[in-house]
Amino acid sequence: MKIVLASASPRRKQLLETMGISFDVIVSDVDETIKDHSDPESIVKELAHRKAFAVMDKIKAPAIIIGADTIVVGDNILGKPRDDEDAKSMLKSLSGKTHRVMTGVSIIDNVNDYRVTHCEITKVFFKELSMNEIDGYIKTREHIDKAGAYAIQGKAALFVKKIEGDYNNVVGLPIYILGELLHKHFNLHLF
Ligand SMILES: Cc1cn([C@H]2C[C@H](O)[C@@H](COP(=O)(O)OP(=O)(O)OP(=O)(O)O)O2)c(=O)[nH]c1=O
Repeated sequence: MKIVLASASPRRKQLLETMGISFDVIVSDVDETIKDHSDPESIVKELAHRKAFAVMDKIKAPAIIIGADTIVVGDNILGKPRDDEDAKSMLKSLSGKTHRVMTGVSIIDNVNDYRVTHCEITKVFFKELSMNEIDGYIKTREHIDKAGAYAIQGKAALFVKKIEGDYNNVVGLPIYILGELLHKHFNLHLF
């Protein structure tokens, strides 16, 4: 059975490669606007599902399609920063506090239309950030295209005191739970 990753994220592609399975990447444009009053878990699950579902339409062959979406939940729900100012205010809001990184994962089997959706949560504990650290971080340009305006896999590792949960989930794909779901629900043998 063909496996398709419905994501343009190079991080997700790299993480899925660590599972040692072969897969194709097919991306589709989806509308990522959401209702303001939705709870964060429903938002990431809905967006992950939209991404997988949009790609399902493009595939004729039998396939398992995987979509994902990551947000950072602190005082507010944070997606990707619009610009440098937005990134700075996101980092200020995360400074000295604990936030949750949520990744929604949606898996669809297009043969029988069987679907599984999951939201994985990792707690991230940030140190208190000085203006010098925030400005210096923005100069690295790492914040671009990252939920919450930081990359734990990059220099922002210097801001993270500890985490609780799956590290890979913060980077964009919760490999442990994805493996469990593919095995249990889609009978995929990873070993
Ligand atoms: C918090 C955090 C997020 N991120 C990334 C993971 C995601 O790629 C990105 C959140 O954006 P998403 O909208 O989840 O995904 P994407 O637009 O990159 O890819 P696609 O929609 O095509 O699947 O933030 C990191 O790389 N490191 C981090 O520490």
